[in-house]
Amino acid sequence: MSTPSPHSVSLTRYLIEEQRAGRINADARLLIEVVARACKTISIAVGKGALGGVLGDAGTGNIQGEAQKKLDVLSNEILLEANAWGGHLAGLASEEMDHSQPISDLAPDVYPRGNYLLLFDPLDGSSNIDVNISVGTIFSVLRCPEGVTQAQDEHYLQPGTAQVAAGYCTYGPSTMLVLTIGNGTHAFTLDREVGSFMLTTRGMRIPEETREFAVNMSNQRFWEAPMQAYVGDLLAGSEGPRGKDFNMRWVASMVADVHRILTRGGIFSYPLDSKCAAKGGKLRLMYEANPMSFLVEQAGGAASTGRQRMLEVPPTGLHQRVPVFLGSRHEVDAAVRYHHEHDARG
Ligand SMILES: O=P(O)(O)OC[C@H]1O[C@](O)(COP(=O)(O)O)[C@@H](O)[C@@H]1O
Ligand SMILES: [Mg+2]
Ligand SMILES: [Mg+2]
Repeated sequence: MSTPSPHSVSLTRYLIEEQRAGRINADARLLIEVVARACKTISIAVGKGALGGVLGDAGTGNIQGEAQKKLDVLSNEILLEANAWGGHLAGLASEEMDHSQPISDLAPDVYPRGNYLLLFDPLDGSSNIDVNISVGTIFSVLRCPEGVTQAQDEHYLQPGTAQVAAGYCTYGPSTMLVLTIGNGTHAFTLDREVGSFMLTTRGMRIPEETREFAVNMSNQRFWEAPMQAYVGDLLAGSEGPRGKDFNMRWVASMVADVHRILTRGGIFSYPLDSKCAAKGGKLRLMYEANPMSFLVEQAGGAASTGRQRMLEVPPTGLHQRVPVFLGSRHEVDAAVRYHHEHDARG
C-alpha cells in the first residue's frame, strides 16, 4: 500500500491502524470515535456563539460550588447522550455531575454494555466562553474493574497510570482533537467541510528546555514559599540564577494553555495557594490533571504536583483537586526541585 499523503489520515483510519497493531481493541476505538463525534457537536454549538443563544450563565451550580455556563450544561448533555447510547461504556463521570452514572441507569435498554469508564470536563475554560476565547473538552478513559456490573464512584479511583486513553478537543480558530492511547500524542484537525478529524501532527514533542511559563500571577501573594522562590527566579531573568529571560502567557483555559505547550514548549502551573489549599488545589485530578499529564508525558514532557509524579497520585475522590506543574521536562524538574529543597529544609 502506498504511503498516505500528508493530512490524508483520518482519526478513524489512525484508530483502525492502531487496532490492527494490537494497541487498542475495537471497543476502545469506537468509544473514542463517539467522544470525537460529541466534540464535533460541541464545536458547532461553541461556534454559533451569540447567534446560537448559548452564551451566558445557566443559573445553576455544580457540586464544586461553581456557577455553570449554558455551554457547560449543554456540552455535558451532548457527551452524556452520545456516550450513553454508544455501547462501549460501563459508566461515565463528569465535572458537572455530583456522582458517576452507570450506563445501566442512563440507558437501561442499551446492550451490550462496554467495559470502559469515561471521565470528562465537558467544557474547560468556562470563564472564556462569553469573551470568544478558546475553550475545550478534556477526557480520560479507564477500564472498569473486572466483575463490576454497576460502576460506582469508587471504581473510577484509579491512578493516572491506569488510563487507556486521554485527550482534549480545543475549540479555537480551528477545532483540534489531541489524543494518546499510550503510543505518542497526536493532533487531529477538524476539516469542517468534510466533517472529519484529520491527522495533522503525528508524535507531538515538547522541547525539554523553555523560556515560557504560564501561571495566574494575580495569585502570587497566596502561593507557598517554594513557588514564590521559583517564579521569583524566573522573573529575575538573565540577571538571576536561571541566567535567561522568560516570557509569560496565561489564557485561563487549561486546554489552550496546554495545547500551546504541546506545540512549542513551556511550563503550565496551577500551584497550591492559600485560597485553594483546603481543597487541595484548583484543578481536578481525574478529568483535568491526569489526562493532560498522560498527553504531556507521551509527548516527552513531565507532569507533577510539585512533589509527586501526577500519574502516580492515588485518587481519593472523583472531584479531587491537585496542584499542577506540567510541560517542558527540564523546567518541570526545576519547579519540583524548589519544592523538594524547601521541604528538605523543613
Ligand atoms: O481563572 P483562573 O483562576 O486563572 O483559573 C483558570 C483555570 O481554571 C479552569 O478554567 C478550570 O476549568 P473549568 O472551566 O472547567 O472549571 C482552567 O481551564 C484554567 O486553567
Ligand atoms: Mg476545566
Ligand atoms: Mg469545565
